[in-house]
Amino acid sequence: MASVLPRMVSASDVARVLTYADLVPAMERTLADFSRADGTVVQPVRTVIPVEQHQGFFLVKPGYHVAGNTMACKLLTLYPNNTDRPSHQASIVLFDATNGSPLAVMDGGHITDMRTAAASAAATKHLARDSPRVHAILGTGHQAYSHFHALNHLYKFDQVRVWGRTQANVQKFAAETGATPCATVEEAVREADIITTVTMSRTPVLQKDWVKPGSHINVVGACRPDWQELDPELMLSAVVYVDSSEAAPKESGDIILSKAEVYGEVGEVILGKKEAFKDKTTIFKSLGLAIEDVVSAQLVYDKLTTS
Ligand SMILES: NC(=O)C1=CN([C@@H]2O[C@H](COP(=O)(O)OP(=O)(O)OC[C@H]3O[C@@H](n4cnc5c(N)ncnc54)[C@H](O)[C@@H]3O)[C@@H](O)[C@H]2O)C=CC1
Ligand SMILES: O=C([O-])C1=[NH+]CCC1
Repeated sequence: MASVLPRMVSASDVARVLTYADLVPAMERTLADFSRADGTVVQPVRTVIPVEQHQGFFLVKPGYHVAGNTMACKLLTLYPNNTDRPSHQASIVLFDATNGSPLAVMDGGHITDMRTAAASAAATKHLARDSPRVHAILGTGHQAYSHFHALNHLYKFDQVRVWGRTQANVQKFAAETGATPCATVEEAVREADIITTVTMSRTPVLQKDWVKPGSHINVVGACRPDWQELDPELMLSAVVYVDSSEAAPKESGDIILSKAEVYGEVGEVILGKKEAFKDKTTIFKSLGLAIEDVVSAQLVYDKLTTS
């Protein structure tokens, strides 16, 4: 048989078919499958090449979901200083696990935005107290928007607040989403039940004293071993959950620099192997799993080929 040419899938194709109604339960199952640690998921810790000459990073993220018979590799660049294009740009190559043929090359930007937020939503569902009223979002970029929508898919908040470094972006986000704009982090997180940090900061933006005890925090930024979003005292005072306990001590500056203990993977909580300490302050330190991209890409492919 001749070699197979993969289908090209654009960002608008992805946006047309991918929904949080599908993705949140899919990411909940994927986090759990990853934590089964029984060979259901095969995924090494990602490779990260610093592109020092241009202050960027090149990330290679392969994964194989055995039970789902699907595999893919996401190639992602992280250029924090980009101003004329997104800081994160990605392509995902999806393969047929049965015969190794490439099925599709997909734009990975929108998938990254949505699957990250869907994973945070799944973690929040298992770690936050019931009926949260206030969600505070720190950051106004791509992930801020996707987390706004993914968490709104799960909960009916009384108020969503937003803070960012640049007030013009805070106002824009507020006008586009209906969130309440805040001038300071402290104002945004005061009495919040759920806090989501989605900044590109390398130093802590969220201090322990501002956080209501018993709240749940999704820590989505700071994916480098020397980057932090949270005050180390806050890390040390909370129960810390991660997506991958193999990756966290290698990649998360919030964990490495605070020396906070990782209690377990959120997937272990979903599987009932670890407790959800909802009476305490809980942190979900998200670094992003390749298998989240694999499952999301297969979902997109299945929708496009059956619609
Ligand atoms: N855990 C995961 O799976 C993923 C994590 N991320 C991370 O989430 C974060 C947000 O990503 P995007 O929204 O795509 O990026 P973006 O570039 O669209 O937005 C970044 C936001 O951070 C703000 N920011 C930059 N420097 C800051 C500082 N020093 N203090 C406070 N705010 C600052 C910017 O003003 C902007 O609002 C990044 O750290 C990114 O690496 C992104 C994708 C997946
Ligand atoms: O999983 C992912 O795609 C990323 N995690 C941190 C930056 C991008």
